[in-house]
Amino acid sequence: MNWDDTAPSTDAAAPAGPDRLVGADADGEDTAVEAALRPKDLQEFVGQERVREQLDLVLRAARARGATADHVLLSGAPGLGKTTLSMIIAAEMGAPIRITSGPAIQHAGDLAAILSSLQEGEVLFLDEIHRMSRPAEEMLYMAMEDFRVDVIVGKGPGATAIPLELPPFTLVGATTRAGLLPPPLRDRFGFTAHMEFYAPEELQRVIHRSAGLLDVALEADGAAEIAGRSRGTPRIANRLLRRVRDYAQVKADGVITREIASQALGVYEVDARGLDRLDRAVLTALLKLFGGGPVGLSTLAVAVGEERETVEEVAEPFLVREGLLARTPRGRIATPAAWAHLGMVPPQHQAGGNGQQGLFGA
Ligand SMILES: Nc1ncnc2c1ncn2[C@@H]1O[C@H](COP(=O)(O)OP(=O)(O)OP(=O)(O)O)[C@@H](O)[C@H]1O
Repeated sequence: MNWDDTAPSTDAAAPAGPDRLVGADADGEDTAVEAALRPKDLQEFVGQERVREQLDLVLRAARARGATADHVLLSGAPGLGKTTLSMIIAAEMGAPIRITSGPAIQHAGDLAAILSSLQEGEVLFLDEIHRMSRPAEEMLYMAMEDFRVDVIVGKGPGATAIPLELPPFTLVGATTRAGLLPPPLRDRFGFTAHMEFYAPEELQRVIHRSAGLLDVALEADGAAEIAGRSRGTPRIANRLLRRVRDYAQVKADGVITREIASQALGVYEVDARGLDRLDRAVLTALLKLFGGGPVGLSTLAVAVGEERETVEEVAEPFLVREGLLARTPRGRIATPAAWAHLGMVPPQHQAGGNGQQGLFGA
């Protein structure tokens, strides 16, 4: 059985949804603080060992040849460090960086204007590259390969293509959905890196580093507590750290211990595994009202009083990733881990009755 056949491709595809402390997209406060927390070079960048090692080789080799680095494609969920890494690439190459995004480039002319104003060796960071318009994408093919674009002047039969030479540049494309990129675009990147979710130990290092920069007193156990609730994502880890810091200042002596972190995140309704109120509402309805499923998505959404899309795209991806919920052709079902997480015991007859025994064992 394909358990995930009704799934959208990644969490990353999710709409922003309700404002959530554990949402992976940047909010206003993140945007303001993140600049100060970004690692400045590959040494400071925590985790992603394989990506770092490979990228280090690519950049060193280019530097040794005195050449511009190959184009780089970074894929992975929001908040894992793609923007940070693009800035590091520019810094390591001693090059300036220009930042834009796919949705901002609707016409080929928009892209031509950016490309033609690049300096030699400049890094162009193109976030959400999968959301660029088709004509712009086609212009990018030639720009990446030949450092040249054809600017079309006029319309209809009288239109002429004026070739425009570009200085060599490095394109760093970022996408949450590498599978959506057309192969001709993907093939034009010399180096492709997939960023994984971070292990709790790595997040602890991110949190310690950020605490140092923010001048927050943090005990090792406190960092571990925050890391365990950060859903594998540095952006969320940094955000939870800031909320726990507030609590520690107001309710205690400012020092973040395990107990303080746990109390603070309890106030914000982020549980020990990083689930928030919405996630738990979905799981609770699935277990209490539908005996663990299977239940259709629309029914589940009505039961929690949310839109179908909110349940499917905001809550479910993390629950699936955590192995708490499975999507099957017959509907959503809770896994044994979901019962355990909410401290409930599955009703005996459900195990055979809804097929969970066959799927999950006794
Ligand atoms: N490996 C890391 N080490 C330390 N901090 C990190 C790391 N990765 C990300 N961060 C921090 O997490 C925050 C989010 O990172 P960043 O903006 O680079 O993510 P992103 O993948 O580009 O997200 P989006 O796709 O939403 O733009 C930043 O504050 C950054 O400093």
